[in-house]
Amino acid sequence: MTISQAAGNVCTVSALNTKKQQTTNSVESEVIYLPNTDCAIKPQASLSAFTSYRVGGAADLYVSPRNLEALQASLKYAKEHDLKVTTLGAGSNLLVSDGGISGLVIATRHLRFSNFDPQTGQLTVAAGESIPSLAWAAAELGWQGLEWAVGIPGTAGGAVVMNAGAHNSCIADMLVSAEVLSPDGTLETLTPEQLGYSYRTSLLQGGESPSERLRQRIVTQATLQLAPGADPAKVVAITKQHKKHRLSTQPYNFPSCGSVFRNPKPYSAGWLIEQTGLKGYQIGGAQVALLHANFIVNRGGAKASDIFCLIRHIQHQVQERWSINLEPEVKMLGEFQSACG
Ligand SMILES: Cc1cc2nc3c(=O)[nH]c(=O)nc-3n(C[C@H](O)[C@H](O)[C@H](O)COP(=O)(O)OP(=O)(O)OC[C@H]3O[C@@H](n4cnc5c(N)ncnc54)[C@H](O)[C@@H]3O)c2cc1C
Ligand SMILES: NC(=O)C1=CN([C@@H]2O[C@H](COP(=O)(O)OP(=O)(O)OC[C@H]3O[C@@H](n4cnc5c(N)ncnc54)[C@H](OP(=O)(O)O)[C@@H]3O)[C@@H](O)[C@H]2O)C=CC1
Ligand SMILES: C=C(O[C@H]1[C@H](O)[C@@H](CO)O[C@H](OP(=O)(O)OP(=O)(O)OC[C@H]2O[C@@H](n3ccc(=O)[nH]c3=O)[C@H](O)[C@@H]2O)[C@@H]1NC(C)=O)C(=O)O
Repeated sequence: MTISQAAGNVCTVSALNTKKQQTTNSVESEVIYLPNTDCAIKPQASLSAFTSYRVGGAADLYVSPRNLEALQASLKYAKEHDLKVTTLGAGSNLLVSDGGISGLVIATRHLRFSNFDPQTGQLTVAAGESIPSLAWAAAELGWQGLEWAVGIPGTAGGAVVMNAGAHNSCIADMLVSAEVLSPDGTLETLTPEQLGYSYRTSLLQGGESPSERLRQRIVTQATLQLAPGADPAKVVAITKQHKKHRLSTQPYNFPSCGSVFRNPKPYSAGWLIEQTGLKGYQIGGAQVALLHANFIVNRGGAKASDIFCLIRHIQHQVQERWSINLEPEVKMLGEFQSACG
């Protein structure tokens, strides 16, 4: 079975406000039902609840399809109305601007399906499946390979795009293939080689042309090669150990996006930022975490602009002190003022 065959997977409107609302371009709008689905597009949907930072403005239009057909209908709608499309997973590596995102935001976190195939040792998952949940499920089955992924609060789709990793492992190490949807609605199966993986990146993030063409792809599902047959108690124990290590080295008590910057190897960003004297430095509600300097935490009431300006401040200070350019791992969506004052 694949996500297109999963039963009962349609968008519901139970949580949606069906009253008339005002979009940013001053067009009065209601929830829009996609033709031949009961999938709804919501106008002016606040995105702060859909990002781990808990900040950010609204999407002009927002949809969270529950199956492939609804996803394809969403893309068709965007094409017909000439809307820019932005894809969201669990929003755990995103900074959405206070002004929000124009066009149509498509969240893939409700695309759900997973299959552990004992014959091949392969795990096939829809883009919306939670990576930490899969790590625990694999551990409990005695399947090795995903122990590192516990504590990474994203989806399979986001992990494939970001090449999520920890403890010297990453998605690219175990990815067999990823199924992606192009803007015209056609599906393609890509190998890790085609996805051009390296540390915390893939061609799905865009980049130099002609690779740029992959930026617009939406990941719908992924197949990972795991190793079944181990003692579940042992795999669970290793997984717990990774989680324990994380909780003692990374701040999980405040909203964040994980590491803000990629490590400029051979240095680690956290070490550089701490040595620059920035631990605890705060702009508005955004603070360089005391436990780990490569995390910026929302101490309460942070605006996206606070986090953005803190990112710029850190980059500036580290550049001055070490002549090293820290490259953000976090993806910034929407418009940000370049001047921070
Ligand atoms: C507390 C904490 C700890 C973390 N620890 C780690 C860690 O150890 N290692 C690590 O690598 N990361 C870590 N992260 C960062 C984050 O969890 C990962 O980058 C994760 O893979 C992002 O997945 P997501 O579903 O939330 O993607 P999002 O943040 O929603 O999106 C990330 C990018 O992927 C794109 N995208 C998402 N889904 C799709 C899709 N289906 N198709 C196409 N594009 C898509 C988005 O447009 C965006 O560009 C941490 C974050 C937090 C908050
Ligand atoms: N700082 C931040 O900005 C954010 C931090 N986080 C943190 O990221 C981490 C990952 O988040 P989350 O997606 O909730 O993942 P978790 O790892 O907490 O849980 C994912 C799934 O795994 C199950 N699970 C958890 N522990 C065990 C265990 N010991 N044995 C078996 N199954 C287990 C959970 O089941 P059950 O539901 O039954 O417990 C849940 O279904 C968490 O530590 C969370 O607190 C998450 C979002 C934002
Ligand atoms: C959290 C993320 O991934 C994490 C991943 O969870 C962990 C565990 O494998 O390893 C990376 O962190 P990291 O390189 O900061 O790992 P750590 O072991 O915490 O720190 C590396 C070194 O920096 C030092 N360090 C770290 C933080 C700090 O404030 N000060 C400091 O001196 C540590 O003492 C250690 O010597 C990933 N970060 C990046 C950018 O690669 C993420 O990508 O969002």
